[in-house]
Amino acid sequence: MSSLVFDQKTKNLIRSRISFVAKQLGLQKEEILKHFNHLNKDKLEISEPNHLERFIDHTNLHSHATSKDIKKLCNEAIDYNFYSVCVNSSRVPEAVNNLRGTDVKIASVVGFHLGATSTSTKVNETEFAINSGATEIDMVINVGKLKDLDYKYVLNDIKSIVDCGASTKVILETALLDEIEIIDASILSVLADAHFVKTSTGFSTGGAKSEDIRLMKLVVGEEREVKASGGIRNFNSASEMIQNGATRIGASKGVEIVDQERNPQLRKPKIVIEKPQEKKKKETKQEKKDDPNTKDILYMIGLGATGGFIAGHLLTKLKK
Ligand SMILES: O=C[C@H](O)COP(=O)(O)O
Repeated sequence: MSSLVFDQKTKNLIRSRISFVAKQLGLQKEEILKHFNHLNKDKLEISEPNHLERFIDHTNLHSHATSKDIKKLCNEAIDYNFYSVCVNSSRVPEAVNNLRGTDVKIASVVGFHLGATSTSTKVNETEFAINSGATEIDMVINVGKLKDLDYKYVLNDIKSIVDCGASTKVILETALLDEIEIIDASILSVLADAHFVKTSTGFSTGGAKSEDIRLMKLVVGEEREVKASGGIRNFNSASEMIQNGATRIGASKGVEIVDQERNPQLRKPKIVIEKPQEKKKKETKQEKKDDPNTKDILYMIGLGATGGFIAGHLLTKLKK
């Protein structure tokens, strides 16, 4: 176990957001604060990045994924001993068949990937997935309602899924949110008693960032978990997420990630792109004039010209 230092500035920011969320929900700040006792700590315990296979939700959420693709996903999950497979709800029954007799778990996404379907539609999908054999639900929040500050809606949307009874991960779609929105959505997830907050669907404008993972972890504390997902393609990136507080990695590249952990030679070195030396910019006429060397030359020319003029003048006078 290592730890994540909890700085005072972040604590103050989270406390002020708790006050705001309480106001939006018509609750007393104290009622909410009791779910955030970790704000009194100076550091939080986090996991070490080893045996990455046990962190991985091996994922195929493509609309064009076929039965053959889902079978391949499940076989890889068995071979690599991944924690789970993560599939669309319509694929849960066949994932169950493919994984029978193994301890690989099944996670189903819900409201994927926009999160904008009605709460009742999400509940219906969740019930189907659980009844078919999913033990974890990765639901997408209603991002637009969050931005509307309709926190009562967002809280109820999440809570309705949590109440279905499976371990619930709340996908915030962090690429569409600013820091304040990430904090507020994480607070709402805690209040809904969700088990995880999760960064991304992998189908939006961006994926997991380590700074977002860290912030989410500091908001939800040690009792709840953070799942990093979207664009995690290699061992280094997966490790970075864990070092910032993630305890689950959602990735379609789980095989590559674990192969690289087991065989460091497969890890690509970090490419450092050096900034090219700035080209000497072309001097403008004015800058050339202002250059001290140019000034000296001009002075000498001026002096010579003046001298020449006086000498010429005297010569003309003498001739007369
Ligand atoms: O929830 C997991 C994501 O969909 C995975 O995204 P990825 O394909 O970028 O790894």
